[in-house]
Amino acid sequence: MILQLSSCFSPTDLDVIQEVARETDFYHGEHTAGRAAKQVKQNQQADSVATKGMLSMVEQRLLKNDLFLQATRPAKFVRLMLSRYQSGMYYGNHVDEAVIDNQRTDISFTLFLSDSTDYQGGELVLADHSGDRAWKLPAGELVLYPSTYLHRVNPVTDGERLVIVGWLTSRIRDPIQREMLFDLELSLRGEFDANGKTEQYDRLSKVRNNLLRYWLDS
Ligand SMILES: O=C(O)CCC(=O)C(=O)O
Ligand SMILES: [Fe+2]
Repeated sequence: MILQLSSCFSPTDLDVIQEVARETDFYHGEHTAGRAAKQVKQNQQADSVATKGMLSMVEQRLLKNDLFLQATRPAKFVRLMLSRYQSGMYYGNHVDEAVIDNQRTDISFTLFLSDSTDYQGGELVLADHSGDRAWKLPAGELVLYPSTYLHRVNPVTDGERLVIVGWLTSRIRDPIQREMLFDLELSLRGEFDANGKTEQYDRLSKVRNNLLRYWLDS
């Protein structure tokens, strides 16, 4: 399941993030790529010490977003990184490392920080067996996807693309199980809103809670 999230961040949050991005040094991004990904990675990443506080604010905002919680069932953030793509930069096809800092990566996300009119190109492309799908969202919106996807960032041909990329471990490692729980949760809420605490609602919530007991890692 690929999910787009808006309204996780206030205009003030975005100002804080942009301000940190303006004041921080960026380095060539190759040192955080695996062997093969290095060959196709042409971007810049911010100094991790300078961005630490801002990135933990981003984590806190996400952990307060109900849709994010339901879609990801987070156990732990693995890493967040501020990345910049200037004209000519790109990140070719790759699949993210399965383990980063000794933690399994289940879900990857991109939080877009530049307005889509501020740069040309720079789409995040998720490759699926049914074809490619390109994502270029307004500033403040986020796309999250299972870390199992092959993906790339198209070359930025003009302007600057600023994003925060992140990875997390989910308490439900299987993306299919995660999606079923997500659908079930939304159905439960719909049923409750429409008809209240009906017999259907009770039985559905029994299924939801017991599936969680079976599938949660801990
Ligand atoms: O910038 C993005 O949208 C994604 C970058 C990416 O794939 C990565 O850093 O692993
Ligand atoms: Fe990636």
